[in-house]
Amino acid sequence: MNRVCVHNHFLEDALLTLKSVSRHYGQASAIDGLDLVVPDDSYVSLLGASGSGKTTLLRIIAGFEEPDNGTISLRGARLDGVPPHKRGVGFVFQNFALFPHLSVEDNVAFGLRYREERPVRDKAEVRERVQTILGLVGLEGLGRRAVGAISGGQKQRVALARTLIAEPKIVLLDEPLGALDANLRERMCDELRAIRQRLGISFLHVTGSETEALLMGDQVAVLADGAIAQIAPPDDLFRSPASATVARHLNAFNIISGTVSDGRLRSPVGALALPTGTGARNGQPMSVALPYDGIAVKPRRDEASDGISARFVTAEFKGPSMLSFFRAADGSLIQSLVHLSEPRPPRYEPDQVYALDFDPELLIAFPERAY
Ligand SMILES: Nc1ncnc2c1ncn2[C@@H]1O[C@H](COP(=O)(O)OP(=O)(O)OP(=O)(O)O)[C@@H](O)[C@H]1O
Repeated sequence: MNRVCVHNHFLEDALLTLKSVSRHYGQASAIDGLDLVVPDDSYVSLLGASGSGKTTLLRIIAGFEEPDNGTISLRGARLDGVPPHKRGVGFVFQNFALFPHLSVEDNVAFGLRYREERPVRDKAEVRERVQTILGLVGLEGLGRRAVGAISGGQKQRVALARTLIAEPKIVLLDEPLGALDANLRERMCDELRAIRQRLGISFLHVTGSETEALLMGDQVAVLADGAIAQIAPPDDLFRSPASATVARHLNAFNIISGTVSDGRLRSPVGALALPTGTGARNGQPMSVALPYDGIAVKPRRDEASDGISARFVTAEFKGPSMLSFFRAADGSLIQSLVHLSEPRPPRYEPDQVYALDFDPELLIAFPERAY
């Protein structure tokens, strides 16, 4: 049995394993010494900013591109050099890449009829398999429809069905919800998870949205600087982000950097008390992650006191919570999130200076300066 240790979780069954994978374009490296394990029967989200190499990584796994270095294996068998259609890897493209002149059925059947390996020519078999898979993705009764005459969400399901019919061991989804509107996106999130669970195969879903990544993934892998900065279940990622970079990707923390002096963090936004047990030396660079929802906004304190003073800029509603933006003296933005369980949301005066208080024990400290 293939036992792989990822951040203290022992994965009995590693399905996809990438080791030291790199891909350069000229001088620039898109992927740089990346290690990743996707377990069997799992949903892994890969969260990365625009240009972080998400698509490049999927293309390498699918075999549309070869890495410059490193190895990729599926259940222990090397994939390097294996052509895409022989890898057992399915790919759902962001724009769905359907054949516009074919019906839903024919789009889905295409992968079976024309594949190089074991093409299925028997019409009855093709029909039966297509119907089964259409049922699985919730497209019963729509088989004869032209793909031009179905909704965005239905197109997404056709794209998924076309991939699933080839019985891949793993499905790569490249920003699969990006083309859908917000309501549909939420519904498809649930559907994707349910479909994957029914099939018991693994999905690797790349996205630039932390909400989507955290909602979907049993494990969330954060891609930064061409490598996986951390892979962990969503709640672990929140509770203990491995670095300031990971915390920044979660879009739930203000990241403040500075230098330790007399047990405090001297930073451009003010001098901050550090959590106990940080063990920081004078002069040591340090960053802290301050949760958006850990801030109490108070009237301005006296100038000499510690902490953060900042001017209110604007607020926006995010469902049942309100996100407020404050600008500190050095120009940096500090965000504060209030859950609107109280009858009246707080009101702040534009351009007014407020004290942003917090319990220092809420800070997560990293012995590094974040950029
Ligand atoms: N064919 C190519 N030639 C040169 N540079 C490339 C090529 N493909 C990608 N890159 C570069 O590699 C980096 C990673 O690109 P990639 O498309 O993988 O990022 P991404 O995370 O998918 O971005 P996005 O979310 O914006 O689609 C980028 O800096 C990009 O400009």
